[in-house]
Amino acid sequence: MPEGVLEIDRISKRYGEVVALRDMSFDVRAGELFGFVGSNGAGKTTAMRIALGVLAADSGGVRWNGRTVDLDTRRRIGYMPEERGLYPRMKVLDQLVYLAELHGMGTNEAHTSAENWIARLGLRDRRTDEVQRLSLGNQQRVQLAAALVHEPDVLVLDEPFSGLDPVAVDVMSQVLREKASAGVPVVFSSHQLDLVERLCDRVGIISAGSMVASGTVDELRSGGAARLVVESPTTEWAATLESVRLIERNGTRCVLELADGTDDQTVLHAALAAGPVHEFSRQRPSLTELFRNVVTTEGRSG
Ligand SMILES: Nc1ncnc2c1ncn2[C@@H]1O[C@H](COP(=O)(O)OP(=O)(O)OP(=O)(O)O)[C@@H](O)[C@H]1O
Repeated sequence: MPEGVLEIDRISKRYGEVVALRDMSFDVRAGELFGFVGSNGAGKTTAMRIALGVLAADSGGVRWNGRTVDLDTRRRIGYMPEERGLYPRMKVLDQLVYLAELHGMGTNEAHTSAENWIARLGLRDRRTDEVQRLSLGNQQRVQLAAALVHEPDVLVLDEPFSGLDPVAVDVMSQVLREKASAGVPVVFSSHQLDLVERLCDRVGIISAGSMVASGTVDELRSGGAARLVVESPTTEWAATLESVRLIERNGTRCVLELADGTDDQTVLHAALAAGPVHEFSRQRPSLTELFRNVVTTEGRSG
């Protein structure tokens, strides 16, 4: 396995009767942002906690640089837990210095790093405030600083974007991009699919504890049935083609789904035979549509 890869290898986990994860595998490579998406209860937090080593899998393993994650490697991971985990009465700066030292940094280095992240995340005015006095969004910025302050080699973030204002979303996105560009594998979960689509190099969609689709956004979007957008005065011609299904009609514009192997030129000829064609283009599903399709299909089969 190449340097800098976080490998999640066939992990399974049950909580009593509840199967939270079944044989889930994925890799996060050095320098990439991996988005982890799935419905509520799909198993994202469980997978991330196992990746970090704070929860044991029933079977399967997690490796970093080809080695099983142990106490030493765990210190090199930056983690942002979903339930957050700051000391409410501790001041922002003190808290970050303390956490950096806990991860092995010397006092001076810890101070420099804490001040650096405080400035970077727009917390300068709040550095001597107790965490509990901060707004939820600012607490979240501190939580991100806490995950970053020891300059980790891997970043695992559970819903880092939830509840952030648009400026904080931009700052968070930039920081994660920079970390990835510096060679850090970054994995984060989110329900904000437009953001995941924009930001991530690869995406994993999980449903009921299994990885049901993964790849680059482009790969995922180019899979599935082909769709065409056609603008022409009528759409009746479409009903004459067996391999075409009318998905949506809006005035003179319609969306058609093509059965596997259908030649789009056959469709174009049929449309032209019925009248002028003003638009004829491929439609690629958004990540949100893909997610809905995958999750609904899995729900039906499971
Ligand atoms: N400590 C626990 N005890 C019992 N069941 C649990 C526990 N933690 C999680 N579960 C169950 O395991 C499944 C996966 O939960 P998990 O929190 O990993 O999902 P998630 O994808 O992170 O959900 P969300 O998007 O809502 O945060 C759910 O059915 C959940 O109810």
